Amino acid sequence: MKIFEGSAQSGRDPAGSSARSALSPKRSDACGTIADQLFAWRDGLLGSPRFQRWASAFPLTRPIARTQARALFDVCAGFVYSQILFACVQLRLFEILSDGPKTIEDLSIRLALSPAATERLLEAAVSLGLAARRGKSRYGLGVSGAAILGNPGVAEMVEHHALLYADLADPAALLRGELNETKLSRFWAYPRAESAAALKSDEVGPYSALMAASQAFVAHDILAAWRFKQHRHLLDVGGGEGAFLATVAAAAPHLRLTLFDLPPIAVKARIKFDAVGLSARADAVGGDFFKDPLPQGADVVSLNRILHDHDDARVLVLLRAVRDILPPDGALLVAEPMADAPGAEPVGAAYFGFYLLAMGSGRPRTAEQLTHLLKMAGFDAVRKVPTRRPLMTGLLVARPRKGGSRS
Ligand SMILES: CC(C)=CCC/C(C)=C/CC/C(C)=C/C=C/C(C)=C/C=C/C=C(C)/C=C/C=C(C)/C=C/C=C(C)/C=C/CC(C)(C)O
Ligand SMILES: C[S@@+](CC[C@H](N)C(=O)[O-])C[C@H]1O[C@@H](n2cnc3c(N)ncnc32)[C@H](O)[C@@H]1O
Repeated sequence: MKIFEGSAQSGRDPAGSSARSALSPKRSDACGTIADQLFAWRDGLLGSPRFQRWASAFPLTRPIARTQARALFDVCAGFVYSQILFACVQLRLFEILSDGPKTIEDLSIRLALSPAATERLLEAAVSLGLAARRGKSRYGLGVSGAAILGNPGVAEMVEHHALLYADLADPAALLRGELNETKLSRFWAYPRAESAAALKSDEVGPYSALMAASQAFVAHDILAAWRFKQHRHLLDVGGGEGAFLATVAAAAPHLRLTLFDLPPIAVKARIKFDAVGLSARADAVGGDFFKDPLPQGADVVSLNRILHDHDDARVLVLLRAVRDILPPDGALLVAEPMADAPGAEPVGAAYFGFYLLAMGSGRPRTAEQLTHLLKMAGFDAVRKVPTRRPLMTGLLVARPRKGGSRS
């Protein structure tokens, strides 16, 4: 498997190879001639229409052939499925179904669609598990539709995908770097800003609201994985509008809380801390984490969904700044989707790989790549902590290296 990955990466993937960082651990490109010949033989066989016909007919290979065909069809049709989900979200179908099953006639009125269009949408939604048939003539929520209602940030994510899909309309041009300004790079204003700290509220507000809405995915999983009660003072760097700190505050009532983010976002966080009665033990500081000093005094620092936004050189600047404010017994928590989350490889490599390409900065990293950067920045004892849903949140904990040396 490793050898096959090596052969697929070398020579045939110029964009991927050139984007790979010199700071990252190297993959082995060792690939013997015999292995090459075996893979060439296998690829030729799999690509042969005669073999495909045979494998689809032979009883022992038929289930494999069906599963492969279905998997490939799903990759081909992924955009169509996403747009059906988008229609359900736009038309508020899940909210409408949340108070019980409805007939096509009822739904047609509530969705403001013709009965035929309503039926087409509902049948598609049933096939995707978003809705479910209830008896002969009614429709209710499917398991995935109900899950979306229980994770409010998902609907907002689905709506903002319109920007991503517009940027992906010509993926080869995106890979070649031919698009001057993508929609996602306008939405996420900070990576390309000359002075991030000078960004205005209307430039940061939309992404910040999306992050606040989707923080629930992340916050509860981190809280379930790490015992914050062992610490005195948590600094959340790039903490957005304070949703994560507010969640931790409820679980660790003695913890002092500080948030650091761009000035207009720190203002929103302060308003939130006041609104939820946290102002006595939580404060928010505005600034640029690449240029300004980080607030002192914390014994634990969190970087939630931060590092994957930035290229390696900037990540090192930020990690060194965190290293410099932590006491010797302090801890750094790095929480973000990781490229090698078992069973969720397409989330890292495909979704976030292309999302961040369209955004114009950063890349998803494996736990090993993050560990390498953490060690270069003066951290040690880097440990992967299991989380409930590694699909969205992987967690690494690192300790400052004794003696403060950096490699
Ligand atoms: C009782 C019965 C009938 C059955 C029992 C069987 C059973 C136990 C069923 C399980 C049902 C269940 C609990 C389902 C739960 C489903 C859940 C939790 C689904 C969650 C889905 C989450 C999704 C789809 C998340 C999507 C997230 C996205 C797209 C995130 C994007 C993030 C971005 C773009 C971040 C950007 C930040 C940046 C720029 C990279 O820094
Ligand atoms: C992807 S969001 C994550 C927000 C939050 N941690 C979460 O998980 O919801 C990245 C955050 O980093 C902040 N940020 C980006 N560049 C920054 C900089 N140079 N200085 C301070 N904050 C910055 C953004 O404003 C944003 O709130």
